[in-house]
Amino acid sequence: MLALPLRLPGTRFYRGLQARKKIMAIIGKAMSERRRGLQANGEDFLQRLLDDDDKACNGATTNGGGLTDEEIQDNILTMIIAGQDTTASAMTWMVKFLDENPEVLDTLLREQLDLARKVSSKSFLTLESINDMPYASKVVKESLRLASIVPWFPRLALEDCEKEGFKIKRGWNVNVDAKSVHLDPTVYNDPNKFNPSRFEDESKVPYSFLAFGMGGRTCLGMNMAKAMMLVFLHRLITTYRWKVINPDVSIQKWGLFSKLRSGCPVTVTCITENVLP
Ligand code: HEM
Repeated sequence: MLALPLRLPGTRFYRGLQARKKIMAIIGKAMSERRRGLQANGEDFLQRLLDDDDKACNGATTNGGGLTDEEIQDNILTMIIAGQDTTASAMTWMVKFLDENPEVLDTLLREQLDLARKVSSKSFLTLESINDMPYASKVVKESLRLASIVPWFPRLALEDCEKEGFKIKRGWNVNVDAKSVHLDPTVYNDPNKFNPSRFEDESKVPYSFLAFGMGGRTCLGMNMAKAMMLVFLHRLITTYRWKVINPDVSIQKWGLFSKLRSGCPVTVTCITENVLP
C-alpha cells in the first residue's frame, strides 16, 4: 500500500510482489500436501476451506461451488496479513505502555492474580475467565486506542457527497484517519496519557474508537484479537516478571501497521509459584 506500483527489480513494490509469490507457493504446497494426505489435517481455517471445497466438488453444497485454489490461497494470505502482524504489534505496544505505567500494571496484576487463584486448577483459560477481566479489557482497549495499529484505512467514494461542508466527488480516495480521532482532545481527555480507566465512563462520541474499523468492513478477527491479547496479558502478568530494555519509541518507517522499530525487547524472569498465595 505504501509503495509506488513499479514492477522494477529493487523497488519495494517489486520485493512485495516477490514475497507474495513465495507465500502463495508455501500455501499452495500445504494445500496439495493436505489433499494428498501428506500433511496432518489440522482443525484450522485452511482445512475448513479445503473441506468446503471438497463438498462443493461432490455437489454437497447448495450455493453452486466452493472457492478456487487461488481464492483459498488469497483468503489465507489475507488472514496472515490482517491477523498476525496486527495482533503481535498490539501486544508489543501493550507491553510498552504497561512498562511505562507501573500504577496501571499494579491494578492489572491484582485483577489477574485474583483470577489466577480462581482458575489455577485449569490448564487453560475459558471464555468465562476471559469475560472476567474487566480491567484487562480496558488495558487492551486503551492500548489499541493509543497505538492505533491501523492508523488509517482507505475508502473509495461511490457517489458525490458532502460531509460537514466538504464536497467529495465520486471516485475519490478518502482515508479515514483513525489515529487523529484516537488522539483528538475533544474526544478523549488528555489523549496521550495511557489511562485504561477512561473507558469506565465510556466515551459516547459515535465512531470514536476505530481500532478495528467500523461499519461493513469492521475487522473480522476483532473478538479473536481481543481474546488473544487478554490471554497473553494473563500469562505474561501472572507467570513472568519482565522489564522493557529498549525504551526507543520510534515507529517503523513505511510500515502498513504502526510498529515499534525496536520490537520492544524485554528481559523476562519466571515467577515462582509463591506469588500466588
Ligand atoms: C489487534 C489486532 C487487529 C487490529 C488492530 C485489526 C484492525 C483491523 C481494521 C482497522 C480493519 C478494517 C480495515 C478497513 O476498514 O479498511 C480490519 C479488517 C480486517 N481484519 Fe483485522 N485487526 C486485528 C486482528 C485481526 C485478526 C486476528 C484477524 C483474523 C484472524 C483479522 C482479520 C481481518 C479481516 C479479514 C479484515 C477485513 C474485513 C473486511 O474487509 O470485510 N484482523 N482489521
